[in-house]
Amino acid sequence: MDMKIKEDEGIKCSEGLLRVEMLNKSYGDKHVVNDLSFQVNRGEILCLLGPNGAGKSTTINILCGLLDSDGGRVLWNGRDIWTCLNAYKKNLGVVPQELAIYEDLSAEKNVSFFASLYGLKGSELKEKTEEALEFAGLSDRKKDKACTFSGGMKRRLNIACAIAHGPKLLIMDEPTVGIDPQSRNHILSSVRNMQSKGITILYTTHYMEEVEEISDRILIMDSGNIIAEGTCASLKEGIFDERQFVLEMEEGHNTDTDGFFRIEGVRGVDKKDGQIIISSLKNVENLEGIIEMAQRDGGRIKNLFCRTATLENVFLKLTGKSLRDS
Ligand SMILES: Nc1ncnc2c1ncn2[C@@H]1O[C@H](COP(=O)(O)OP(=O)(O)OP(=O)(O)O)[C@@H](O)[C@H]1O
Repeated sequence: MDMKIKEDEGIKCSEGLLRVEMLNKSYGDKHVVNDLSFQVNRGEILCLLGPNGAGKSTTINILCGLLDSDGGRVLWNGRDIWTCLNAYKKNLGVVPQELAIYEDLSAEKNVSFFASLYGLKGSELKEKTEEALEFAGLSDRKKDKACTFSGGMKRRLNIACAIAHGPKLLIMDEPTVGIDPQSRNHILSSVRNMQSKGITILYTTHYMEEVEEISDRILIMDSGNIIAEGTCASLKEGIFDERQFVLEMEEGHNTDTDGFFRIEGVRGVDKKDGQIIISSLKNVENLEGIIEMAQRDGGRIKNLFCRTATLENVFLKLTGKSLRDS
């Protein structure tokens, strides 16, 4: 689809498209957003990763101009969003966590209704509606009412409604919760497609696999604070200086594990379920020595792979708790 993003006159984009400065929010005594500062850079997919209750939706609602903060500012191209709310909202698309579609309207009517709220009409409205439906993979069901759709299709319709007016910044709040893998994959690949059309995306989730798949940059949030920031690789690199070699050994041979400790860089050796798991410093080239040691005295390796840290490990290391269970 041709979803071209027009530059607004008078808007300068040299720095971050959206800048968040010292944002705070409490509900009663409960402080849920705590001096939050970050920037969304033009053209990137920025993922806000955090467990349930971390404060992601509260932050998003403030960024969307739906909720007042207790302190701090949100700047759109250098201007406080509250001083240019109409212009800001024209450039903003929001995919809320809760479905915001009309069950009794057809997919087409849903999308054209939302696009019309942004002033689109006539042939342009029709064209943009078609484009958004095609983008969401719903063109062949456009005449059907939303109530006849599966959960995944409703989520995709939710996205079509958010993008038909051609936003520059798309904020997606946990858009894949509770849907089938096929729709999830469709949504993730459409996020990348939208980026290639020039849309900047802020994507919140508690699924680290999604973040690994689509993010250019990640903010890890916990208890209202950003506790780490970086690319997927830099976050893992910064926190873990080790990797693990996992050797699956053929049965019938009892490898002496103590010998591995004599190899430079080896920090730990564990033996479990026919596997020898060797933790080693990342910057030491010692794989050859490890293989030789494993094969010494007739040991036979069935399989060998290298395990590096996941974002789950990063979160666990930073907070002492699991992202999945929290
Ligand atoms: N309107 C409200 N009144 C009181 N407490 C609230 C309100 N909205 C959210 N909270 C609380 O604020 C904290 C942060 O909630 P928030 O929804 O922002 O987190 P989240 O990271 O988006 O989590 P989730 O993925 O579950 O939506 C939670 O403890 C939540 O219970």
